[in-house]
Amino acid sequence: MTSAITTTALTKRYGSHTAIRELDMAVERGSVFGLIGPNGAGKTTTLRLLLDIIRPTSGSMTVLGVDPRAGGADLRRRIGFIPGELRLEGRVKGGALLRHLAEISGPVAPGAIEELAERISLDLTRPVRTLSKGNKQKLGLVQAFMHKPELLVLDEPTSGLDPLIQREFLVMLREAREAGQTVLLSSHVLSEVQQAADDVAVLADGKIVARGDVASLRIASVRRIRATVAGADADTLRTALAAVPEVEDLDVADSPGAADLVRVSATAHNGIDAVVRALTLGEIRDLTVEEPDLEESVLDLYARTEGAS
Ligand SMILES: Nc1ncnc2c1ncn2[C@@H]1O[C@H](COP(=O)(O)OP(=O)(O)OP(=O)(O)O)[C@@H](O)[C@H]1O
Repeated sequence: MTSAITTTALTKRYGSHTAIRELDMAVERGSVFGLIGPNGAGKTTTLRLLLDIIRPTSGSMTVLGVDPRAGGADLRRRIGFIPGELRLEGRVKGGALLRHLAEISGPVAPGAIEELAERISLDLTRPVRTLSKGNKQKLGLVQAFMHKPELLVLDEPTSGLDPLIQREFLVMLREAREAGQTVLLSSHVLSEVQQAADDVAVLADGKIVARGDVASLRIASVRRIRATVAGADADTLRTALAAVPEVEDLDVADSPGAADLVRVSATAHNGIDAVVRALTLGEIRDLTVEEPDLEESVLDLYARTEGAS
């Protein structure tokens, strides 16, 4: 497999602050690569380095086989980019802006802009300055995808988009991969990366703290579980749950409203399977497994990685 992106000991300092330190990363061609991490981890800095918007303090990188510093307009034409913060002002209408960008970014198939706009419900006839944050983001999506670039570099692409459009975006990512395009997707939304990415790197404090495929990383292993259980008493359930390894914040109590029901809440640090099994001592009437908090998951992972090394 050849790489669409490689970085070697890539480092970026802002004064005395190191935003990215000694980053080694490889993104395979034709894959969707998720870069995930809490706010300030260094995701945007990494993407801006790859696009030659900012320059590294040290280290090297290749993007589609060339050094981004030397790639110039030719390289940029092969990339579709959504910046984290999209600033769109002016009276120009969305459609006109996209057609103008299409002339710069190079060949866009006839009708491609309109087709993409329709898929994500973007009105091309409105002046861009009147568009809401979400609609500006849609414009960003269309301009990144419209010329079917070899590489898509997407910084928090779904911020401000409603769930229906987010779903359509995931379909667009799948289609891009099927067409052989490479996607680098930065996000702090764990579920989005889980659904879309083949490989993931977890960034924290400018360093990759874990990498691999989503399942093997177990970045989703911290889950908050709430359940209502019938037909089992609170003491029995509490004992069974307390025996499950790596369960914390356990709270088991009779439901105030209904004599037969027990309410359970717990944080599982090692997957939910054992917790759910313990709950089946009774009849599970209600079960909520919350999206893991990324910050917490990354810290958890950090602790495990540090502990292992
Ligand atoms: N121009 C700059 N000058 C000084 N510090 C900066 C600059 N840009 C970024 N930083 C710092 O570098 C670190 C990494 O920032 P970066 O924007 O890359 O993080 P991020 O992972 O994209 O976070 P977010 O999800 O909040 O966008 C942060 O501590 C940030 O404050």
